[in-house]
Amino acid sequence: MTENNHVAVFDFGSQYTQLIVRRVRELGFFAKLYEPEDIVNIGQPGAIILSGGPKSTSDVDAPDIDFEKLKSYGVPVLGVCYGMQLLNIKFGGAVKSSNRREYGPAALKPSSNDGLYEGISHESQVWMSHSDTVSDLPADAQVLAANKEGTPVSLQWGDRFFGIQFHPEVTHSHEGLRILHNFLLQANELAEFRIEDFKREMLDGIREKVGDKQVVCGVSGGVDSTVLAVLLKEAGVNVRAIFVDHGLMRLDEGDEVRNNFHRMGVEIETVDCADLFLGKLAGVADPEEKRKIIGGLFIDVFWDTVGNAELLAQGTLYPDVIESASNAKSKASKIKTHHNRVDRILELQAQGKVLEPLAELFKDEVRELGTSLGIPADILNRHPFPGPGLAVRCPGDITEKKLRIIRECDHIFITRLKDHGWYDKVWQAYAGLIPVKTVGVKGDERSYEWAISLRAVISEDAMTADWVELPPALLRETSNRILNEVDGINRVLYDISTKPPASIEWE
Ligand SMILES: Nc1ncnc2c1ncn2[C@@H]1O[C@H](COP(=O)(O)OP(=O)(O)OP(=O)(O)O)[C@@H](O)[C@H]1O
Repeated sequence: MTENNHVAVFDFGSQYTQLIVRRVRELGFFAKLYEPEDIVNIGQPGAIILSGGPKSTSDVDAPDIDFEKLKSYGVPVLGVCYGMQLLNIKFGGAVKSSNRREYGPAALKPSSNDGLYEGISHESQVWMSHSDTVSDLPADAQVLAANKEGTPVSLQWGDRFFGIQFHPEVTHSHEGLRILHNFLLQANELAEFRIEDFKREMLDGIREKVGDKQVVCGVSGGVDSTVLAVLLKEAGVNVRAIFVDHGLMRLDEGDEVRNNFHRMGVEIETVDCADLFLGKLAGVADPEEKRKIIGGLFIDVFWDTVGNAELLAQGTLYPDVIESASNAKSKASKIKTHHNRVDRILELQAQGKVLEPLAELFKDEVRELGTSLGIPADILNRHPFPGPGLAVRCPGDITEKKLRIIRECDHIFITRLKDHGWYDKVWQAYAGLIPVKTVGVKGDERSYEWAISLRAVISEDAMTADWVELPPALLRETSNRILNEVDGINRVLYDISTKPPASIEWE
């Protein structure tokens, strides 16, 4: 994708940096994320944003940026939080360290109603997350906005350097998107972000790279691999799509996946290996152990089926690329190894045999691409489903009986959500087993059976999540049906935990 006049976002380590890129794209402009040391290698940007970060500018290892180079691009620059403090120092001002952290909503009072604050309320809620604050301001700095106490929280230096202490990219900053847009309007020219242009470039890129070779891709039924497979088909290349059924799928899921691909005119091969997976998992109760077994077997089965792939296509998305890069950099904080970065794939990558056409897109953009490829909405709006499947919803050892119970309860819950018009309002929902027996009464007889937990959450990016206040009538109907129809369950619970501290899935 051309980089002329794009928005270059520099990452100083804030947990919100990816969101800045997403928001700029939502506003219709092309944005990319860079490490500060990449500043010499970004083509000609149209505007630059410096993100927030966890460090203090006074730390010995505080991240820095080549200021002369930054100025040399001659384009508007916005410093967010740490980015603003860094700019203030570069312009000759100072930053005061503090141990007191300001975290949460705050009132912003713009001093005028133009430029960055055009159309913004005279008191606007913004989201703060910082300890240090700018103290001495350089002579030519202008205060654009202050907080309720009168402390400067937005500055301008010269005519094209801006700073904001708050985070415009999070939704808790009610007019944050508008402020970001106002900043982008300061640029002379910006590259637009249009999914149709992306699609054209992706299709050309795929045809050029693939030629008449055969491409193999794994399809899970999830959004990313589905869009990828349809994109490859649209490019007219020779593609082999493989679905591995590990026996940990939901009720009739294999049929549903095959049927969905059939509807889209894409042929898929199923590898049925439920016995292999369930055999190796028998008696294993430790969550990490279970994940390792599933991950390892999955790769083995997939590679055995693939044979000597000429080209392997993966539905790697932009957040995976960013996370892998930052994992590689900060070796200490490796969160997880993506299974699209295992050794065999890295080998193929070194030989130029890996195709990752979606690697510049975020999830919602992949959905938009899917729509433009004609993929039906019900497929694109499927809730995320974890790679290890029902294993992560089945604490303790996995048995056929437990899987049957989870499948039946999950099916009842999901169909109730659909019937009541709630499925599309929820990010993810499922039934998970609580393998603890409690006493109940069924048909005048004592029962001593397990409990099932229902979970429904909303989330923007799966990093945080909140439970959904489902209507009592829906919950009651689901509970009644489960208790009447599912053998082995005498208690239904609704999970009201947020993430953090809980996770979305159980294991
Ligand atoms: N059961 C499966 N059969 C074949 N390939 C799979 C299967 N599960 C996962 N994959 C492959 O591994 C990739 C990563 O799987 P993961 O579970 O992390 O899902 P994902 O990245 O959210 O993608 P998707 O939305 O396509 O499921 C998928 O995009 C797909 O190519």
